[in-house]
Amino acid sequence: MRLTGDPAPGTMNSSGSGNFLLVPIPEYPLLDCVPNKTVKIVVLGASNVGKTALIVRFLTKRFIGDYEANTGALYSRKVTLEGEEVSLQIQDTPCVALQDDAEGLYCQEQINRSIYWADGYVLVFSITDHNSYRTIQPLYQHVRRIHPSGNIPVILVGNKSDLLRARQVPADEGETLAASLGGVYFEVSARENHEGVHAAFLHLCQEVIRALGGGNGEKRRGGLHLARPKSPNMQELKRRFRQVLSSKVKSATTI
Ligand SMILES: Nc1nc2c(ncn2[C@@H]2O[C@H](COP(=O)(O)OP(=O)(O)OP(=O)(O)O)[C@@H](O)[C@H]2O)c(=O)[nH]1
Repeated sequence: MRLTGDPAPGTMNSSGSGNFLLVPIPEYPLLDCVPNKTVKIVVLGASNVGKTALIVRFLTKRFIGDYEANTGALYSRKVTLEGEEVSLQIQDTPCVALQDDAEGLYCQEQINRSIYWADGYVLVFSITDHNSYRTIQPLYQHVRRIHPSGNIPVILVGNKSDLLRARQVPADEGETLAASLGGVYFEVSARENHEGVHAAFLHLCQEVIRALGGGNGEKRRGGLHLARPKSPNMQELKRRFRQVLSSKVKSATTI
């Protein structure tokens, strides 16, 4: 979801509904980015699980609680991680949904681009919604298809832990699933607590930095998915091609 707030004078949106877009987390100009030290995170999950609330909680320490349908906002911040300044970019996304067969996913193209772009993944479900939990495994498989090789820094977040009475997903199911994805499980409440949310994002940032090999995005891009594959076959093909050509030339001259 996209962050909204109460109307303020002169800030009505074009629909005139009274909602307006807060700009709580201004992006800093790209020129201001720390060169080669960018951590790109995408937050993914089913509808209404609290993706926007978590991002806003992490970046502003606030819970606003009233949001508008997500359009996929990108939030940027400079943060200090392990003593180093890095540019942190967090991509909010529209929701994904399970297909009727419960294995495939409805996933907008915009989300695929975000998955491709990102270095680290926050997979969110709500502990009060078992269906949102069931989307996580197919969602992870989807990320894997886009990044078929290499280490994928990921955390699993079970949000809305303040709603214990409505719990549909036990904590140990979250832990087991996270372990099977190679990540850590965080059960948090964006509504009630900043610390848990902060710890979750911080952990992922550290994992990303580690995967990037000291914070150099280009390095990881090269290492994980944009690496130009070594191409012995190509070399071999060229060699054979030359061989064939020269044998043809030879036979031509012989004749
Ligand atoms: N009780 C409780 N409510 C929460 C929590 N986090 C978010 N919410 C509420 O859940 C609803 C959905 O939150 P969003 O952050 O918009 O969820 P989203 O995943 O971005 O939603 P989509 O845009 O539909 O994908 C809002 O009404 C929030 O106020 C939480 O930790 N506890």
